[in-house]
Amino acid sequence: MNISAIVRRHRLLLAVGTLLGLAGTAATLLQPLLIGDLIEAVALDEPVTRPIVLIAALFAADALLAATHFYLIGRAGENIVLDMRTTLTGRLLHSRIRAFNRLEHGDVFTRTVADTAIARIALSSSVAQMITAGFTTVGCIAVMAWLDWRMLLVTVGCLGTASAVALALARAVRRAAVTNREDTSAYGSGLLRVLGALTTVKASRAEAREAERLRELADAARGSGVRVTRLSAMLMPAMNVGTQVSLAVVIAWGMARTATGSLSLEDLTAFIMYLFYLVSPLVMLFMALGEFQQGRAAIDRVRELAAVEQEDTGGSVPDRPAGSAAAVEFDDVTFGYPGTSAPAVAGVSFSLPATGVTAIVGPSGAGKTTLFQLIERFQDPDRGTVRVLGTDVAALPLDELRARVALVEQEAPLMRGTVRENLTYARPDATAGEIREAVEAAHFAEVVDALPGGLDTELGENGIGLSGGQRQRLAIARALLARPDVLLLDEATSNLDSDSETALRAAITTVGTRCQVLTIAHRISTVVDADRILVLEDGRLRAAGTHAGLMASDDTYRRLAGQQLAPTGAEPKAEPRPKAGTGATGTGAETDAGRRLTPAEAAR
Ligand SMILES: Nc1ncnc2c1ncn2[C@@H]1O[C@H](COP(=O)(O)OP(=O)(O)OP(=O)(O)O)[C@@H](O)[C@H]1O
Repeated sequence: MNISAIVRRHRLLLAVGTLLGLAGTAATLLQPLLIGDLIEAVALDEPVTRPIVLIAALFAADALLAATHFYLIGRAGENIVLDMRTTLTGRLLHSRIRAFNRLEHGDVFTRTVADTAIARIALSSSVAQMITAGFTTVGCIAVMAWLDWRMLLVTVGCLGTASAVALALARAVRRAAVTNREDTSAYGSGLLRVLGALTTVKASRAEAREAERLRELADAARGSGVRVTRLSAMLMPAMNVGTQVSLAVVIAWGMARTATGSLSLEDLTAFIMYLFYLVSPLVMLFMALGEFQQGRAAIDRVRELAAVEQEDTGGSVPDRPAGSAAAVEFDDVTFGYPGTSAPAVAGVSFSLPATGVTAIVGPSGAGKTTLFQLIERFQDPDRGTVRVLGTDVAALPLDELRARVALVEQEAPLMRGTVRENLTYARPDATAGEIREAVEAAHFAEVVDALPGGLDTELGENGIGLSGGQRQRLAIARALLARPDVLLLDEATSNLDSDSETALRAAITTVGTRCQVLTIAHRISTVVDADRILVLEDGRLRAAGTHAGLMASDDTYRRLAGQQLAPTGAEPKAEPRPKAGTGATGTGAETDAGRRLTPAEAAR
């Protein structure tokens, strides 16, 4: 992210705000001189109306300029933070899945929300403050030198020492503040981790353990926060001591000189007023410097997050290929996750027609999900080509690819909102007729009709209020509304009740007449019904065919089919790993791990 380009975009507001601040400072600097004139006029018994009117006008101008300066700089800061957050969210939403998955969500949240706010202060008010406070400091020193350079030397000596101490403190504040940001971020990440798995935490009776871990993280943040406060608390007194010492010296020495007549009373009064004026901009200068340093650390963190690897959205929209093109085609595809030795998918080739149901089966870790990742281009193959409707997915713009390929995940995440809002998420403009048609095709209509508010029923976070099977059918209906050419379905592994299972099976069959349904099958019913079955093992396509054909020819398939048909009432094992020793030559339909296929199933 180009932060300086963002700041440049708002340079007009920043420049006008800073100029007004400088004008306000000039008005402040003139006040003691005019008050000196007033004292002189009173002493000489001259008319005082002019100096009083001038002083009043200067006060009013000062107030107006300060308020406008504050407003304009604040507004520029908000504009800058908006630009930073918009750029960041855009980059996060377009990040590559594999890069995003490496990020800690709590940290992403802290960088996007809190660090951008700190960067805003550094880029707007701190810079403006440094300019105006620097100007005031230089202005004060110039006028004081003009009034009495010897007393200025005393003042600079005392305040200079105090400033050196304050500068060292400001540096220490910055270091402590950076640690505090990291500690706060760690607490945020810890909290999100626990809240994201609250059910598991409760089921594992880990509440007390997690509470203690979070308390430790919060305590670390408290510790570094207290350190920031302790150091900041010493900043002001350090300057105060410097001011008090220089004030005492200036008053004592100044009064002695007024008595001898070598210094006028009005010059001494003006000098003392400038001395007071000098302290607050000096403190402001150090504070602004500290904030700017903190902001720089925050900007670095924001920049780091913005550098997250982006999806390559390139490619040109090709003409829709002729209907004869395969819906999905893998041509000798090999892919391995970075940092792993064995490829997750190795030399896989297959071709699927425009319609029908294809089931992918295989033991856990066989590479089933990876096939989906390659089709959706969440990952790019190391070798070989993946084609959708005849076009290499690498050449398709991502938007076009994902319009053609719909994905229904195993957990089928739903958003808080109504059933209708969830259904039309990918097609907000869908008509009532289209919604009804999709709902019926997904065999979800009877569920909607039974809901108290129908399509307008509110669902909780993650679609609470619907069963796992109902959630998946809703997600299928949602995918259908986008009229995909390919539907990728990661079947729910949860133990669906028989009604839900029958409905899901019917939905898959219906959808298979409209497009190609590629389903990671966790239940034998889908496999039995599928037009074709791909058997994966260790990333390789081991066999392909129909249920009956594979039952006759493939040992692994026979073993998987046998294991997946658990005895009635038992939890079906969704993705069993082959047992040591049984390997590819398992005992198949006769396995003792599950019941035998029914004759009807086996015959299909
Ligand atoms: N993000 C990842 N980083 C590294 N390795 C991964 C990653 N995701 C999967 N793998 C590895 O790739 C291989 C294939 O995984 P994949 O998830 O495709 O298998 P699967 O057949 O879908 O398994 P399951 O049915 O258990 O979900 C496995 O060995 C797995 O450990």
